[in-house]
Amino acid sequence: MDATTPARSKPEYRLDRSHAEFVRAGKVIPGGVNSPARAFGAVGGEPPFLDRAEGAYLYDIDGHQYIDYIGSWGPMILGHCRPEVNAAVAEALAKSPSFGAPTVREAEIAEEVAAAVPSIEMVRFVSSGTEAAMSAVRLARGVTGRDKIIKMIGHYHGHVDALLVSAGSAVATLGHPNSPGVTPGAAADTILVPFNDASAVASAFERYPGQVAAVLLEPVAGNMGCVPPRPGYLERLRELTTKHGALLFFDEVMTGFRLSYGGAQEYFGVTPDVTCLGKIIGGGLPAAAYGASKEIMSRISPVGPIFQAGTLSGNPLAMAAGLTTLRLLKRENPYPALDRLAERLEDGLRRAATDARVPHCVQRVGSMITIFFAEGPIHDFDDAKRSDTALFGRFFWELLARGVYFPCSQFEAAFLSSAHTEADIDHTVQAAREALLAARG
Ligand SMILES: Cc1ncc(COP(=O)(O)O)c(C=O)c1O
Ligand SMILES: NCC(=O)CCC(=O)O
Repeated sequence: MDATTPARSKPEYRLDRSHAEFVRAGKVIPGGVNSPARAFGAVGGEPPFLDRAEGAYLYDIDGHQYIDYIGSWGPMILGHCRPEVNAAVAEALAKSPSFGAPTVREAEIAEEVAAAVPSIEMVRFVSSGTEAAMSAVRLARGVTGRDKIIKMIGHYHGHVDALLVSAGSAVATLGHPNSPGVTPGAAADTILVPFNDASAVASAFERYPGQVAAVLLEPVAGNMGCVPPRPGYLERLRELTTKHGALLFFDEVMTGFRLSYGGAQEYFGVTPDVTCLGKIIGGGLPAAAYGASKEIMSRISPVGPIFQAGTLSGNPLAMAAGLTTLRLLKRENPYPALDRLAERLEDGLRRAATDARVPHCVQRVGSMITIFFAEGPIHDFDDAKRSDTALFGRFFWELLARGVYFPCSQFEAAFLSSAHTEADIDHTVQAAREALLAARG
């Protein structure tokens, strides 16, 4: 098909049962969802309600099947319902969903993480990426005795008060990027700089001498769409933080175990002081973690004075799912195949958008990918915001109607899993061709 081929009319696609459930949910849950990213606010309309998933496919309650590019927003790198992961969870469940006391598997997974992630000698498990980021900020402040955190505009670290200023992901699509309820005091020590601009970080250090505890970033941004670091940028941040006695803090909730087994720090060869992990580390169950050297982590309670705790931290089901997922990733090393598959998608999307004569820029690192509807390259949030988000919304719906479930916002990365096949990618590219022609009008 070329750009002159008439757009195929949208296939019949109805979400009647989902609509009824959405209305019902909206009466008892704000917006009908337990996380705003799911509400389709950025693309309009109402979300399909999902029933089950297997491998690379999602199934909704209206009987549609979709190729999944959300992967539960990152965790499902092995695809849904890997038998080994499900079996490990079932086995753990039979012993008890939770003890609130130490279990053997916690040390096993901590050993696995410490062996995999270059910056981590010790690790503390929590239940969400938000909790990991919040705890690690406290750690950075406690260790350095300094208050200020340098944060990148458009990066998202969960809904931590101090980090919710100029955040990406759903925050970027809601029209109130600095949430009511965050006190000026909570955000007063957050210094905002554009991503990919090392000189802005250097200037911030000059402006606040001896006051900066940490420079915090997603080493590859995923929450403003996929935006890689410029060559040399991470290295420069490493130099600047070392020079100024601040900690370099990578939020690898998204990139950890995704770009490589050792995360972005292994992928780019730049080792931070503090690392947050989430998503994949819980294998689809609620687990996240933060880690650093023994020296830094020894400041955490009960060894040190910096307090952090959690009733369900290190939960047996989450540890079983996480440990099994990590061991499968280590054994199977899906990363080269994921990269090839994602490259096939990247090339296909680029060709489809070029043929449709739609201004675009496809950006990818490993199995994280975004098609921006703007001329590229996209280096920071200002660049990303130039995208035609209305076109993205139409494209998203045209894809969904053709059985392809992309993230429901321009400011999110799509993820591939080892369950995706070349046939899935080719189907997706064909759907994207048709969707682009229909969406561009
Ligand atoms: C980079 C990053 N950090 C932190 C978070 C927060 O994690 P959670 O949603 O588990 O709280 C997310 C995703 O939501 C993320 O992408
Ligand atoms: N990239 C954004 C997320 O992963 C958040 C998902 C959510 O809060 O539902």
